[in-house]
Amino acid sequence: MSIVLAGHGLIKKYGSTMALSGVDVEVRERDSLAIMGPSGSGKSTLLHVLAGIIRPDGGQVLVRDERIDNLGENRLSALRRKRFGFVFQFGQLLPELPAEENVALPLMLEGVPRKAAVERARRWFAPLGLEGLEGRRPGQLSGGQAQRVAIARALVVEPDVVFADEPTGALDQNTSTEVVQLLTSVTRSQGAALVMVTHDADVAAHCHRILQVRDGRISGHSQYTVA
Ligand SMILES: Nc1ncnc2c1ncn2[C@@H]1O[C@H](COP(=O)(O)OP(=O)(O)OP(=O)(O)O)[C@@H](O)[C@H]1O
Repeated sequence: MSIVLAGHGLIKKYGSTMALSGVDVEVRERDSLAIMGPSGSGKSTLLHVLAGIIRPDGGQVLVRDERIDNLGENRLSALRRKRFGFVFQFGQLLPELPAEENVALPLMLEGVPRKAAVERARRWFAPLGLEGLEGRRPGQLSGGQAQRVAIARALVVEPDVVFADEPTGALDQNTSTEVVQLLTSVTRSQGAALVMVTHDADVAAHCHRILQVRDGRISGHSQYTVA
């Protein structure tokens, strides 16, 4: 499998705080990588740097061999919209839009007409166990359903990489297991890679690999066999 995403020698400083002190990471197609570590260790910074949201102070980020950390803001945000999907702790769905339009939104931002975008968005509802909920607004969904809508929204552009920052952080244990199972399996079957920050070892165990971060450095790397 080829490498879709790589970070080489990543450095990020906030004043005198070294949030990342030279991190190397490679992610292959269909790979899933969980980033774990204590609070303040640099997990979110690493995810945001890999996702082109924060620029590193040193090192390089490559997407399929194309360096992205030095792209201009417009090209970088276009690349993020096309090649990456995002799932956050709180789905960040737009409350006034029905679920299907929330999922269709990234396509509409890319210029796909509304009707065609909603049609493509609807295809994601069955694989994510959301049939019948297309017209519900986020306030009418459970936390787990809302996160599944957020997963559909992340996948609708058929991204190379899905980035998830504590995607189960606001869910109870059972719902969390359901959501991470869907997130990892649907992402993989779609052919995308997954990079996920989590503090929950049960959630991380659904990923192929776990990267331990401590004080801005990789302190451990484990390989899991996922059933
Ligand atoms: N915008 C910022 N300005 C200043 N310092 C920051 C900023 N963002 C992060 N930091 C610092 O960088 C370090 C790494 O933060 P980061 O958020 O990446 O850690 P984390 O492992 O994701 O933590 P948590 O598990 O608590 O979310 C911390 O010391 C944090 O205080």
